[in-house]
Amino acid sequence: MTTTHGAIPVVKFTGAVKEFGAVRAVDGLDLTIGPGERVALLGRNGAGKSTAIGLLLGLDDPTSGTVELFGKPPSHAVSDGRVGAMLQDSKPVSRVTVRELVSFVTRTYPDPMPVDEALELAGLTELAGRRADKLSGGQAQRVGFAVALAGDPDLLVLDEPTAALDVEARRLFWQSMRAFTDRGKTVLFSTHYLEEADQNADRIVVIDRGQLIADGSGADIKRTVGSSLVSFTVPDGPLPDGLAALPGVLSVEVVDGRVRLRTSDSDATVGALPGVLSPRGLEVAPAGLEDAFLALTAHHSGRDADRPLVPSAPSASSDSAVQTPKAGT
Ligand SMILES: Nc1ncnc2c1ncn2[C@@H]1O[C@H](COP(=O)(O)OP(=O)(O)OP(=O)(O)O)[C@@H](O)[C@H]1O
Repeated sequence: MTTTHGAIPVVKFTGAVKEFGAVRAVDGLDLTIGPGERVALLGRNGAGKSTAIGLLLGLDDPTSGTVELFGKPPSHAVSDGRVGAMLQDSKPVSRVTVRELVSFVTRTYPDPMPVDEALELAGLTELAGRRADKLSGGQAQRVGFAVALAGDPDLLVLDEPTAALDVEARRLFWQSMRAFTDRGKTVLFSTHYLEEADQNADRIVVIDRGQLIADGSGADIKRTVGSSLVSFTVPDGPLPDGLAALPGVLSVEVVDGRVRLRTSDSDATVGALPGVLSPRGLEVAPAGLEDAFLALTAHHSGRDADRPLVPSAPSASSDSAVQTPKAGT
């Protein structure tokens, strides 16, 4: 899972809790991230992602537990220039060009990235002479990315980095991220784009209500929740009873007039369907990360409590097993 193996981890949350009055935004988070990992942090709105990132960057102190970067308090790693961050609420700086801004930021670091390299990695070479406060939303987001890269950090922390980017800019962004982690650097990013997390992260961490509820590769998480989706339409009228009891079926839902059965054994489910109804337009597809995510978070919040979707304990010997600690607690 992690690549630390005795080395000092890049990121280490140990029983971290952050309370805002009565709200427990982060609730006992244990998470270790090693060098070279590209980690996606997923969670619904209000799950605690930004709060966890704030703790990681030393913007906030945990109410209890600890958060360390490179074995030290976050503020040390930040002042050593080992961390670059792009947060959601960055403000544009007035009256300077993109190049001037990035150059200025590089000069504040002990061992910065060459300005041209930061501009290129952020896809800003063509815009280097433009005023930083006169850019489109997506262009401004790329400036935030260049600023995060300026110190040539060992860890990049990005809160929803591609929210304003168009398709081409996203593609370039992920190419740059890969180039960055290929040099042994670490990236932690939060996102609501599950497909993007699936394609670009080698590890996905799902949090809900401030707790870690899954941790593994996209494939691991999909496998944990159920491998396939069987979908079909049925003639008008109420759904027959018994679908949920078919072999392999983990959950039943109706989306846009199609019945969707999430199943751990699509062959057995499809084979048993004629005993219950006559399906039309039958399709069998691998479950996507979105299905897995919805199942995990619904289960954790108790909205899908009739069936356990998450195995209670991963195999201790398996490196690739998804960790799903204390789901539903
Ligand atoms: N400064 C604060 N004061 C009070 N409550 C806060 C504060 N910051 C966050 N919260 C609460 O903590 C919880 C977690 O919020 P957080 O912003 O970390 O979630 P998130 O996963 O980043 O959400 P989103 O995807 O919507 O950005 C929410 O209930 C939020 O309302």
